[in-house]
Amino acid sequence: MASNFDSIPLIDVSPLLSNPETINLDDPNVLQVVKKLHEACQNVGFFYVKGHGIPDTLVKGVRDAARNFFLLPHEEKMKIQLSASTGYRGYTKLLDNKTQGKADLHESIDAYTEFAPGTYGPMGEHFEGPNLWPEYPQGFKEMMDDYGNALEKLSKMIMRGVVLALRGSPNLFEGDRAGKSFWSMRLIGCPGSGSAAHPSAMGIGAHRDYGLLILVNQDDDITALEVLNRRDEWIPAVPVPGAFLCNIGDMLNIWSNGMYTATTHRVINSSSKYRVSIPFFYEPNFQAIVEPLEFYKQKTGGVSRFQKVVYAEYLLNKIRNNFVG
Ligand SMILES: N=C(N)NCCCC[C@H](N)C(=O)O
Ligand SMILES: O=C(O)CCC(=O)C(=O)O
Ligand SMILES: [Fe+2]
Repeated sequence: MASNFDSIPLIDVSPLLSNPETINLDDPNVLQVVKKLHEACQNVGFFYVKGHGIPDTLVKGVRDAARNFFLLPHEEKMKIQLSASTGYRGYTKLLDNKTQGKADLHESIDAYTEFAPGTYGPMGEHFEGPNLWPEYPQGFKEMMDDYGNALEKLSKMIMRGVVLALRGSPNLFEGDRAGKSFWSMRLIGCPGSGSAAHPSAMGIGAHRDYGLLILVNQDDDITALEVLNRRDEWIPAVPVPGAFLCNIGDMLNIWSNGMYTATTHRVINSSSKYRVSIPFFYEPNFQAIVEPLEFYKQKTGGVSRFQKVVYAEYLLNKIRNNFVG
């Protein structure tokens, strides 16, 4: 459960990245990071990450490419429209994505891990298909592939720190749980309030994220994302230039029996400028079975607070609700 935080901690994760093969537990800097991760995941469910090693040119490059895409004429964007038959990959126009039944004032391109048809049986068929990227600007697909691969690696390293913070065994999120993450990514554009024909609509209504760990790459000059604390106050996630904003999703919330919080958040762009953000969702394996682990049950009162779910079923149910009505 999120506490009464009134700001979001900033964590330099570089000590976790110094050796790609393993984490050096004798390094006091590593222990310091782990301690900060624990506090952030337990009390806030959100934290900024710096010292992540992703080049600024790539971080800004993907936002600029997204911004240029959203400037294209409607017909051009609709050439890569998302539907159930594209595996929920592609473009969604303004007000077509719903949160709690209300239309969101954002447009987006959604992408998921690509996989060979048949890999995941009948359930996998819902998500089959290549990601749909525009032909313009040139090199779009290549840049997004690079970005996805880089963020997947970074997420894995941060998750190693999270596992230490949870005092879990090193392979806690390897193998069948999250050894082969079914990650996804959204390029999101939110018009500023000045230009909006729908002044009451939020960019994204209040929600929690679905998976393990989310890394948000957001425009530096607009504060739009807000995070709910236990006093029901919306705390602004003011952009920290060069840092990703990270948060915990429902699956980590379930596995840790609520010890680590999937915190509710929303997006309201009340500035006059168009805002671009790119959340990267590091998720469990497609077929992962997710239920409170015994170790965390013991630490949180001994009772399971959540039902068992299969990640792919949970995801499909969420996505279908996004496009209802
Ligand atoms: N892949 C993730 N986590 N996307 C979060 C989107 C949240 C808004 C969506 N309309 C909803 O209601 O879930
Ligand atoms: O746009 C943002 O800053 C966050 C987006 C978000 O919360 C989401 O897509 O789940
Ligand atoms: Fe979110």
